[in-house]
Amino acid sequence: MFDTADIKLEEQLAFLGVLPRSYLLGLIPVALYLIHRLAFATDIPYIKGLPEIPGAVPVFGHLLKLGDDHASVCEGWWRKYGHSVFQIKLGNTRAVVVNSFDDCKNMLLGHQNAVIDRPKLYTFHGVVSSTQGFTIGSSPWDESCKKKRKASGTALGRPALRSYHPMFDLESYCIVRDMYKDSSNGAVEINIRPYIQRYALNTTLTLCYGIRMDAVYDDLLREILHVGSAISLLRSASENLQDYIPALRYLPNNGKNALSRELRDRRDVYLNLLLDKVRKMIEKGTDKPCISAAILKDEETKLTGVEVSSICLSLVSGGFETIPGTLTSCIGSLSTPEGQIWQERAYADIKRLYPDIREAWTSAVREEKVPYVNAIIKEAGRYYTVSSMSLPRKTVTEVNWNGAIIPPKTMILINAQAGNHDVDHFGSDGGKFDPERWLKNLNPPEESEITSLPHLSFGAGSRACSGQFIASRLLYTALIRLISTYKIVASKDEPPNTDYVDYNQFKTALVAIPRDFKIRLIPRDDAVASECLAQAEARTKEAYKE
Ligand code: HEM
Repeated sequence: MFDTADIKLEEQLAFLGVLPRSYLLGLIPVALYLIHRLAFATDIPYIKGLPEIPGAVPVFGHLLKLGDDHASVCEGWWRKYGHSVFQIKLGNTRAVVVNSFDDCKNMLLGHQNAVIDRPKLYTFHGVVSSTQGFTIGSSPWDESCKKKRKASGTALGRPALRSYHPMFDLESYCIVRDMYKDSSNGAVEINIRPYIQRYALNTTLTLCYGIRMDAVYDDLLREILHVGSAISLLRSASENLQDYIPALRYLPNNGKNALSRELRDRRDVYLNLLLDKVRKMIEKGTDKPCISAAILKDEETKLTGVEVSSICLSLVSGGFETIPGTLTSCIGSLSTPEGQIWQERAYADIKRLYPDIREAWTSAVREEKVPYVNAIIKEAGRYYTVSSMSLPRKTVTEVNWNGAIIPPKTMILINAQAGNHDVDHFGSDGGKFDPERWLKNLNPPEESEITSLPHLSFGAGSRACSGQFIASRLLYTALIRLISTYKIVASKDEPPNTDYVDYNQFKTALVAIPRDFKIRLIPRDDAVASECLAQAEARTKEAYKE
């Protein structure tokens, strides 16, 4: 339909002899059709046989309906429409969303070769990653990614863990040392997240550069954490409409691009500084064994400078939010009134295996033997799905999904949060934090045998998390040392939020950032704790002496 003003214009044009009137009238439906096609066009056409969620609007598709919390909205659509696997439109990008535990597992393991790729996004890949290369978790599957994944696999695999015992010892000792100091041994309530952030970051900085920061509020450490978190927001679909609606990229004064460039430049500064420090240490012969020194010294290496930066960046960014997100929230659940029971059972189990707590402290860096603590770690991983939509995948070949053919180059979104709380898989209490679901016996605690994927938080298959062994060890060592030193009690004024969706203050970020809360520490045995701390200090001084 057009109004009189349009007719006048069209008559004027006809009068001027630009175009005949009937010709112009004929063009209108064509133009409308083209606009309609353009507004609804997607990179991959509609996939026959796979339900599409109703209500896509022109240009945006389902983006606006998805809001800030994609995982919960998609979980709601699964339950409302009764399809665990469906297609949606993120602006011009068609995506297949997988929700139930069994379907996520089947997509990641049953089709692992087909879903080995990762999509490239305009803001993250085009602007943020233009200088240091893509992290492994955001690299498309190509020769360079294979080499990077192999190198990180060697650095993070089970056999490598043995050489990191002194580091686990030092970093977990520093958590308890500083919590002891800052809480005046339990007199003052504290927020534990900063200690755990330093723990995670120092671990990966040591692995990559042989460098660590001792102070919880060290300037460089806080800069790395701040920039890293801000970049994690730039990977979110809801924050970056320009990734899916290309026209938005060309808006004047594009704030997103300016922010991306600013963060990229700030990140370049500290990554170059770290690498320069390693170069100087190599020159002086004072370098510590670490990934970048090994690669910088090895002339035979097949990795380029950008690949080395990318590996280090992958490890630093892989751990610095996932570990604090999981461990902080886990301690939040343990600090609740219900959590007191789990803590006491965990403490009893530690004492059963290590009657001398000093022995529990020393063995925590090398073995994960306490069943109750292992159960807590599995439950924390499952319940607090810190990467709720996992990392996006892309198909390289067709996937035949119950007769529907998902073509190559289709974005696949794994709703790990939905799968991890799927009542059909985990039982009617799937929405509850309960470490004991992983135990077949309580007296004494005995872990259930797990023959397949326990939960979806580390992903699965060809692009599963490379850091999962080191992540488990970090969680284990810290928990053994904390639970055996203190009873952890939630603050009355600032208690934790233990809802598996709402504990996260930034639902748009790629990795959850738990809401702040405080805990009170009640020392279990001061004399033993002092001895454990003194012994750890002596051991780490010896291991790290120049
Ligand atoms: C609780 C801790 C952690 C969680 C929950 C976690 C979660 C994840 C998830 C969901 C993925 C994507 C998996 C997939 O697509 O199937 C991933 C990939 C990855 N993670 Fe982790 N992660 C954790 C710790 C770490 C640590 C400590 C490191 C390194 C030091 C690390 C390094 C990586 C790397 C390199 C990838 C990319 C793998 C690839 O694309 O080939 N992660 N992680």
